[in-house]
Amino acid sequence: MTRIHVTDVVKDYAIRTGLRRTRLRAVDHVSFDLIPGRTVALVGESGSGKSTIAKILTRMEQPSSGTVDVRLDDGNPVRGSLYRRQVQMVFQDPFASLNPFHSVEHHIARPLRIHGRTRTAAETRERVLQMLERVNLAPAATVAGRRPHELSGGQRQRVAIARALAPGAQVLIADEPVSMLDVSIRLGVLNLLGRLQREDRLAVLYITHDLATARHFSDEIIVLYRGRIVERGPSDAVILQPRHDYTRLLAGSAPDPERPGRVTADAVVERDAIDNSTCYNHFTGEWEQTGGTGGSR
Ligand SMILES: Nc1ncnc2c1ncn2[C@@H]1O[C@H](COP(=O)(O)OP(=O)(O)OP(=O)(O)O)[C@@H](O)[C@H]1O
Repeated sequence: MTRIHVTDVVKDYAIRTGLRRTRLRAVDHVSFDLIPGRTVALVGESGSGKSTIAKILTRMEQPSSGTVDVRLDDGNPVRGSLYRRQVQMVFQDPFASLNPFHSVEHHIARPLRIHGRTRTAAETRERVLQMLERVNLAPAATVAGRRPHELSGGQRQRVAIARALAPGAQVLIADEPVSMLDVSIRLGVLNLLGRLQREDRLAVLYITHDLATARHFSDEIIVLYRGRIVERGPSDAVILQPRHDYTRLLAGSAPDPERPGRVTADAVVERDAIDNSTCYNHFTGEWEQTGGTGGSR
């Protein structure tokens, strides 16, 4: 099995404000591990750096500093084509992530062939049908011949999940996988991800702004605010006893006005007043400093 160790990752983007070129720190000294059979939820509002972390893990972006170390159980590093096979992503938008000109079969057969999972056309076809059945798309032979526009959003997302698993994924990065789906079918897709995770002992990073599903579908929650981790711990602890003002805000409960140096209930409405220089770690029961010498944005 494969595990990922993210250590002290920073991502800066060069941006232009007016005539000035400046730097925007999207991810600020973030560390966490993804291990087989466990789901970590990365929670935060828009702009907190969640997608940037997903892009770094799937090598669409390079970190400005820090390391992403991917290793097999025996300690050997996972690189190159093995990395591309084993670390897969499910995107937010099932309408944009599938090619409208290709059949469902093509979408799943392609990674099977490219990554050498099947040898003959017959074997590929059989595997495609098996994958469709695994994601509860039936009848598989009919669905295989369909094009994306003939499917509902939920069905498309199931195809995207089958496509991600086809190369032999061991690590799944699910970036807001249900936020664009009808509320009524979200649970079904999340339950499917949960079942596949258990069956294949996948290491899953579940990116969401929804604390309720984060609690239900993950073992650990990491709360991200302005690129920094401000709270982390077992899912129940983070949700039931949130300690950081930002987590409390997300959870809809008032911050603790008694805590020195923290914002008051009134001020918390002003997001900018929230301090992200400390992180509450439920695993150690301690407050830790966040960020490095580079400062935050
Ligand atoms: N290519 C880029 N160039 C410049 N800035 C970027 C780039 N990509 C992201 N950012 C900025 O980095 C910050 C973090 O963005 P990111 O997309 O990672 O946040 P997010 O938490 O995933 O938000 P969302 O839920 O809206 O996707 C934002 O301020 C964003 O504007």
